[in-house]
Parts: sequence; C-alpha cells; structure tokens
Amino acid sequence: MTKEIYENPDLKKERQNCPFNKEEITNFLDGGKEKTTERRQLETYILSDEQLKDAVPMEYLSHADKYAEELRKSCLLMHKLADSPAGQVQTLRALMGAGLGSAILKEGNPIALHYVMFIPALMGQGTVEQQAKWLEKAYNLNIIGTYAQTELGHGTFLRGLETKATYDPVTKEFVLESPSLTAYKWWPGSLGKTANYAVVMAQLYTKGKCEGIHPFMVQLRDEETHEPLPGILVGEIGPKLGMNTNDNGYLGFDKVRIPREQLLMKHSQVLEDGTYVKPTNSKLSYGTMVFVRVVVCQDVTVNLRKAVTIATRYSCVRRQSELKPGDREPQVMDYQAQQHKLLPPLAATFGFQLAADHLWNLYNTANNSMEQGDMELLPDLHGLSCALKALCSSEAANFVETCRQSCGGHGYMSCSNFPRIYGQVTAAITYEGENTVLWLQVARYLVKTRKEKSGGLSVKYLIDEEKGPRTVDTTPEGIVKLYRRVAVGLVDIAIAELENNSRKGYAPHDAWNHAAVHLIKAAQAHARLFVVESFVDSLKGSRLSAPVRAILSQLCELFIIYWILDRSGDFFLCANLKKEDLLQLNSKYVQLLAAIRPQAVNIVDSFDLRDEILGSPLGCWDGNVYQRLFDEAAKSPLNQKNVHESFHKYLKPLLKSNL
Ligand SMILES: CCCCCCCCCC/C=C\CCCCCCC/C=C/C(=O)SCCNC(=O)CCNC(=O)[C@H](O)C(C)(C)COP(=O)(O)OP(=O)(O)OC[C@H]1O[C@@H](n2cnc3c(N)ncnc32)[C@H](O)[C@@H]1OP(=O)(O)O
Ligand SMILES: Cc1cc2nc3c(=O)[nH]c(=O)nc-3n(C[C@H](O)[C@H](O)[C@H](O)COP(=O)(O)OP(=O)(O)OC[C@H]3O[C@@H](n4cnc5c(N)ncnc54)[C@H](O)[C@@H]3O)c2cc1C
Repeated sequence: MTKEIYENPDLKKERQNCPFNKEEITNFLDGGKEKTTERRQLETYILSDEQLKDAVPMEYLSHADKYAEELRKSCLLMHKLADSPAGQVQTLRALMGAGLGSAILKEGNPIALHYVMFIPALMGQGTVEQQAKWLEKAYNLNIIGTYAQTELGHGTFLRGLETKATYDPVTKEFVLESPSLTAYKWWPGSLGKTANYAVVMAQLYTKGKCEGIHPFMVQLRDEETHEPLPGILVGEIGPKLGMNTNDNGYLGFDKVRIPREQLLMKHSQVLEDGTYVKPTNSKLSYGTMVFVRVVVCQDVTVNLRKAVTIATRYSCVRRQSELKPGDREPQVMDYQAQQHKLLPPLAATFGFQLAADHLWNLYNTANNSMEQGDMELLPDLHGLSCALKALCSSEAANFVETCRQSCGGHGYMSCSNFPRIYGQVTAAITYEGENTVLWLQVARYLVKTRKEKSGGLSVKYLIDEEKGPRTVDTTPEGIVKLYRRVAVGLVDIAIAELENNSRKGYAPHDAWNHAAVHLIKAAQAHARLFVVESFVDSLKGSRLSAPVRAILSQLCELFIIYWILDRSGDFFLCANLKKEDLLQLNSKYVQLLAAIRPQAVNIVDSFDLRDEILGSPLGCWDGNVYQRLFDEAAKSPLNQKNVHESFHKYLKPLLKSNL
C-alpha cells in the first residue's frame, strides 16, 4: 500500500495549473539539464547518510560541543568525497556554500577556509614548485590551512597591517613577529582550533626596507599532536552573531623563523641575498580576496533563495485577518503588502544570479589572461567584484530580514532558519572587504574612467555618451537606459562635488572624504545598472520556452521597476523622470505584483531546494507548518520534564518567601 503524502491544501491549490514547466527554470538556474541531474544525485548521496543527521538541534549545544559536532560531520563529508557521484570540485563547491553544505553544517563548515581561501591562495600566489610542495598535501587534507590577514587593529587598511616578516640573509629565513597587541591576527576562519597551516599576510622587510604586504606559508601546529609550534600564539575569538562553527581565531608570532622559500613567490620574490624582485602589479597579492568576492555573490544569492522560499510557502499556508468582511481569513500572500515584501526579493534572486554568472565569466577570462602576463582586465575585475559583492550582500541581507518579518512571530524562531541565514548573509557585508570601503573602491574606478575616458567593459557607458533624445521609455530596454543615465549622472554629481571641494581649498584626500556620500551613491547606481542589464540581456539571449520566458520577464520587469520606485529621486535628478512616468511605473508595478502572485509558489518550487537545505518548518514542501513547529518545540530540553529542577532551586523559594 502506498503511503499518502500530506500536502497542505492551500499549497496544493497553488501548485495546480502551473502555466510553465518548473523543471525548465530549475535547469536554467543550474546551468543545464545534466547539471540538475548531477546536483540531485549529489544531494541524495549526501543527505541519505544517517551519520550526517543531527541528534538534537544545534541551538541546544554548548559553543564547544557545536564546534566538535560540526567538525565530526565536516570530516565525514570529506571521507565521502572520493565516492561522490559529482566531480570533486563540484562536490566541494556544493559542500562549502549555502546550498547542500548548509543542510549538514548549519552554522558554517570548520574547514571552509581551507578550500575557499587557503588552496586558492596557494594556487594564485605560489610558484609551480611551491604548489608542487603543498597543493597535493592540501588537496589530500594532510594539512589544513586558513588565510590570516586581518589583525585586531586593522582589517580594511591593508597597508596598516603590523605583522612583520623580516628577511635574514645569514640564515636565509624570514622572522615573523607581532610587534603589538593590535598586530595579532584576528578573525581568520578555521584558525581557532582547526587549521595547522596558514597563508599569513605580513609586511615584508628586506635590506632594511618595507616592501608592503606579502603572503607567507606558515605552519602553526604540530602535524601529529596539533600543539601550537614554539612562538605561535593561537586561539579562538569566541561566539559571534552567526557562523559559529567557523572557529574564527587569533594568532600572534614571537620571532618565528620560516625558510625563505615560504614566501609565496609567484608574483614577487626575495632572492637569497635579500634582493627584492617586484611584481608586475602591486595588487596581485590581493588576488585571493578577489576570488572570494566573486564566489560570495553566488553564495548570498543561494541564501536569499532559501529565505524567499521559506517565506513564500509559509505566506500561502498562513491565513490571518479579514480581507473581505465575513469571508474566510485569506492567505497572507493575498495581501498586496505581503506581495510587495516577497516578490521583489524573489525576482532579485534571478537578477543577482545572472549578474554573478557574468562576473564569474569575467573572473575566468581575466585570470587566464593574467596567467599569460596580461593585466588589462584586472581593474575591471576588481571594480566589478567589489560592486557586486557589496550590492548582492547588502540587498540580500535586507531582503532576508524582510522575509523574516513577513513570517510574523514564527519567523523569529531559531528553527525558522532565518537567524542562521541572516547571520551568514550579513557577515558577507563585512568580510572580504567591508561594503562601504568597497563602494569607495568602485567610485574611484568610476571617477577615473569618467575623467580619463578610459576603462574596462563594465564602465564603457561612462565613456560613450548616449546619443538621441532623452525621452523616458518604460519598456525593459528603455528602463535600462534610465539606469544608465542615473549611473552617469551620479558619477558626474560626485565629480562636481570633488571639484567643488577642491575649489574650497580641500586637499585631494579631504575633497574625496567630503564627497563620500555622493561617491557611494554613484557606485551603487553602477552596480544596480550591471544587475539590471544582466537580467534584461540574459533573458533576451536565452533559449527559453514562451511560458518560462513570460514569467521570468514579468519578474525582471517587476524588479527593475522596484528599484526605480525605491530610489525615484535619483531618476528625477538624472534620468528626466516625470511625475506621470513615476505614476505609470507605480501602476505597472502593482499590476505585476498581482500577475506574479498566483505563480509565487511554483517559482520557488522551481528553485528545487530540498527541505533539508531549507531547514525550516515554515518552508517545507508539504506546508505542514503547525505540526512541524510543535515537533520542533518538543525537542527543547526544557520540555523533557514537566517541572524543571530550577523550579525547586529558585522559583519555589521565591514563591514561598512572602516578599
Ligand atoms: C578546491 C577548490 C574548491 C573551491 C571551493 C570554492 C567554494 C566556494 C563556494 C563557497 C562560497 C562562499 C563561502 C563563504 C565563505 C566565507 C568565508 C569568508 C572568509 C572571509 C575572509 C576575509 O574577510 S579575508 C580578509 C579580507 N580583507 C579585505 O577584503 C580587506 C579590504 N581592503 C582592501 O581590499 C584594500 O585595502 C583596499 C581595496 C581597501 C585598498 O587597498 P590599498 O592597498 O590601500 O590600495 P590603495 O593604495 O587604495 O590603491 C588602490 C589601487 O589599487 C587598486 N586595487 C585595490 N585592491 C585591488 C585588488 N584587489 N585588485 C586589483 N586592484 C586593486 C585600486 O583600484 C587602486 O587602483 P588605482 O589605479 O590606483 O586607482
Ligand atoms: C564572519 C567573518 C569572517 C572573517 N573571516 C576572515 C578571514 O578568514 N581572514 C581574514 O583575514 N579576515 C577575516 N575577517 C575579517 C574581515 O575581512 C574584516 O572584518 C573586514 O575586512 C573589515 O575590516 P575591519 O573589521 O577592520 O573593519 P573597519 O575597517 O575597522 O571598519 C569599521 C568602520 O569603519 C569604516 N571605514 C573603514 N575604513 C574606511 C574608509 N577608508 N572610508 C570610509 N569608511 C571606512 C567601515 O566602513 C566601517 O563602518 C572576517 C570577518 C568576519 C565578520
């Protein structure tokens, strides 16, 4: 006899008569049918392993037990790599990120940094010989590494880092030192307890001169006992808002000597006699950060997809209040206000992914040409990776919080998974370059391009002036033009502000600081333009069936109008937008909300996120929300006895004390 599978009747209804093929959207997002099959096989392989399941929810464990339990699972996952039905790199990508990996390791993978930064740093910064020496060991997990750059005193301002690596030509060694408390490395993931090696960024001194920060391969712990090596002071920094099993750590050096060959010398070298050989570009040592900025755009998008799926399904199960007097309470998704909360983030997941895909392609192209010594694409890659990392992470964090709020009280439960998702996404605002600082880097590139009339592909629009009449056209292509005008206009306003500040007598750095608000706005408009263009162009260029194209086009239109309505001042200021245009866009926006609403569940279904990945009773496929919330509550240690022992210790004496 087949067991009947429960499906909440409201969700069942939402799924009836879907006008498009959900599987086609799934394939589109995965990058092809075969990729979908591969991903599903991998998910089944990993998620069917009983040893990877939690005995109790992580929330109820102590800080140390959480770490130990997640490390156990993380190591088990590594043992499964060899038999994975997907390729090794594909499996690692899935396990380190916000998708499959988060179903097992809910607050971060203790060995993530090894794959996300340590191996990429070895590949990007090490010579062929150095890679031969360490890469295989790293791939085989004979050593586990991290990336130690940030210090207690400095994260953003890399030239201010204090860790010193002084070359001693007599012994042909570098001497590593932390000259002050603020010189201690502080934050590197996996550093606290997991890693035994690190790529350490330190100021290189040779022949009495500081040559700036460089990467060094440093052993931190004994390979057998895991005890810190002499002169290495290492530990964990304590609980954080999220990502609590990423054992972020601190690290100090007390005159630790390492051989000269442990300077990663792909781009710059120190010869035996101490002669320094410069890199072709001084920013090449920042390459590992560029890689992570690129992958973070993809990662926050997956997190956003999870949040939107949870909130959308829940909003179709949840019935509350009265819409039409006397009628049954409506699904909260039927309130226009709820659609306004959830459909823009739903649409954003597509825009962000398509933009992140473009960035990933640029990364690969630029990297290939840099391997051949051609640095031409580096400024564009830096500009775009900063812009998209900052935009996707900050927008995703706001959207995730909106999704949480859209679930009312139940969204505040730990088990809703919103706190963890938010913890992950909001961290991305800070790590790998704090967003404000990245916006200012983008602005620097935009101003330079506009003034010097030279720059890469992503900023070409700042050089080529728009031709023809500047009318307002509200087709998607017309809207892209409006975004372009805003992006150009805001750069011009920022430049005018800089010039104005100079006329007032400010020195260049002060003129820059006093124009920061305008510069950041310009950088944000540039990033938005890139996402909007990617969304519109990708749909134009893709081979999609008419029904799928129709729903994705509606999402695209909704999203690009949403941002205009959100920042209409910029469009009035720079794009000739008139009151009538805005009113027209407003009514189009609400029409689109109504048009997309009936398909919201079908669209999130097409993300094909398994319940284990969503990790939330609110977002499960079957919509059995209330039963699942009860089941979660039953797991609370406070519910294991009717009367907790603390009653006898504290409450009863108080009750009897006649205060
Ligand atoms: C086996 C493989 C398996 C692969 C598995 C991968 C799995 C991936 C999936 C999982 C995805 C995600 C998982 C998430 C895990 C998260 C882990 C998070 C870990 C976090 C790590 C960190 O945070 S590391 C520390 C990061 N720190 C920073 O980012 C510091 C920020 N500061 C800076 O970058 C710089 O200081 C700053 C840019 C602010 C300025 O630098 P400065 O030296 O002061 O430079 P200036 O003098 O201002 O010069 C500016 C000129 O240099 C150009 N420039 C600056 N930076 C760069 C660069 N990076 N590249 C190129 N060019 C650069 C700039 O444009 C200026 O040029 P100009 O011509 O003079 O104008
Ligand atoms: C979860 C997490 C994981 C991390 N993992 C790692 C890791 O693995 N390895 C590693 O090395 N580091 C890691 N970091 C550190 C991270 O890279 C830094 O925290 C980040 O680069 C910001 O630097 P900061 O903390 O010094 O902030 P600060 O630079 O001190 O920022 C404080 C404030 O000052 C502002 N500010 C700073 N400079 C400027 C400026 N020039 N103009 C305008 N405003 C400015 C910022 O916008 C911010 O508002 C991690 C951090 C987190 C949160």
